[in-house]
Amino acid sequence: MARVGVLLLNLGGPDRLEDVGQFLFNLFSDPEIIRLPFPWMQKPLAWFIATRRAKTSQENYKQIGGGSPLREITEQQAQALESKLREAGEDATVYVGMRYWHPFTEEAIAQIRRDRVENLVILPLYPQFSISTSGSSFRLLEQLWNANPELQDIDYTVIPSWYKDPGYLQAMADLIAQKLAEFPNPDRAHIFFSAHGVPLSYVTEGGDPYQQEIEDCTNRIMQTLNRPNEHTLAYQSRVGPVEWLKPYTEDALKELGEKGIEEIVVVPISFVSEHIETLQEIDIEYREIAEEAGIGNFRRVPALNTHPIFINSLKSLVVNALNTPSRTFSEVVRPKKEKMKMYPQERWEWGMTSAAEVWNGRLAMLGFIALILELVSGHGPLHFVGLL
Ligand SMILES: C=CC1=C(C)c2cc3[nH]c(cc4nc(cc5[nH]c(cc1n2)c(C)c5CCC(=O)O)C(CCC(=O)O)=C4C)c(C)c3C=C
Ligand SMILES: [Fe+2]
Repeated sequence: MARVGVLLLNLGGPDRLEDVGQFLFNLFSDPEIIRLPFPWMQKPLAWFIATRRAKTSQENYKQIGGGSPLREITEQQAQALESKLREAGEDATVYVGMRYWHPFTEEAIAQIRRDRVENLVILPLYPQFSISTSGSSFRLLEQLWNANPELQDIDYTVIPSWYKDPGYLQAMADLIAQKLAEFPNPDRAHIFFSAHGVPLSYVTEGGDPYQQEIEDCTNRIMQTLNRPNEHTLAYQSRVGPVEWLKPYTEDALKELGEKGIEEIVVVPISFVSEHIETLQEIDIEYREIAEEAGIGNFRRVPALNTHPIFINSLKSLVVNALNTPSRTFSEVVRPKKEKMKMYPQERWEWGMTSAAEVWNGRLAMLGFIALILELVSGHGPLHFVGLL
């Protein structure tokens, strides 16, 4: 029998406050998060943004106990999935590969090689595909595969997104129904789906299917729930000066407050584990905004974590993937010409396009960083990139 492995992909989060700066540096060094025309610009800019953001980010992690719970929860999910697979007669080992923190994807792949895995299912813990999340991990894996001839022996298959899975939809609907039952009049509570945002240009210029998948997912959860409640979809966690997917969560909450809505149940929709954006951003920041807007009864649906129906649905995804033809990184990262997942910054048009505006802003910022560096250190930017 072939040795089977499952690689769960996730973003990762800093375990301790001291890790926040390095975690942010890793995140902003990723060209799928910020893509620059000259690769040598990536690290200095990542360092600059990470340094500027570290303090605020640390304050937020402090409010949720001093670190991200993501590693612990993802490891629990891996264990639960491994047990479920074994119960189903599938002798598989489940590995965790994080994009920006330990255990890194590279560490997981090294272990997979040591364990001589022959059949590998690659399953991102993001129900919907985005070039900034699953896409980034697939690109990294593609690079590892190209660089390591020994990996060619592994027969792998990739699950690009899986939000349509009936078990996932059922688990989400169950959690929402349980939370609605806490309201005095459950049918009156407004269901507020809050998805993690991405810059608008990822969708409009880069062809990221993320927004369409989020909208479809929301509709499917509402159908599965089969209740009369009103609902709204909004996007949270915006970073930086460019426009992101709208409506922004904070604006949508204020609007609902102005309409006289007093009871809402918030559903985090783009992530399956508790993390800083549920525990801090929704539970603390958005709650405050909602209460100021007159929404007195604000409740949040917990993340799926190790919900048994959810773990069972992951098991079914893995079993189905083992029984279907393999799908490669190049198929999911660059699927079909007409559906090209091109990155916003890869497609260039002349004129005052939004891409040009973004670039003008970035170049101005780089000029500003160069000026500050030179004033502080007495050396120009070429010194820092090793050219002087
Ligand atoms: C589906 C989920 C996510 C998408 C899409 C996504 C895109 C995205 N994120 C940033 C910037 C940051 N993300 C940060 C942390 C973070 N993001 C996600 C999920 C998605 N990100 C997770 C699960 C986490 C980790 C949370 C944890 O518990 O540690 C951070 C760091 C935290 C902070 O300082 O706010 C940043 C920054 C961008 C720019 C982006 C799309 C381009
Ligand atoms: Fe993020």
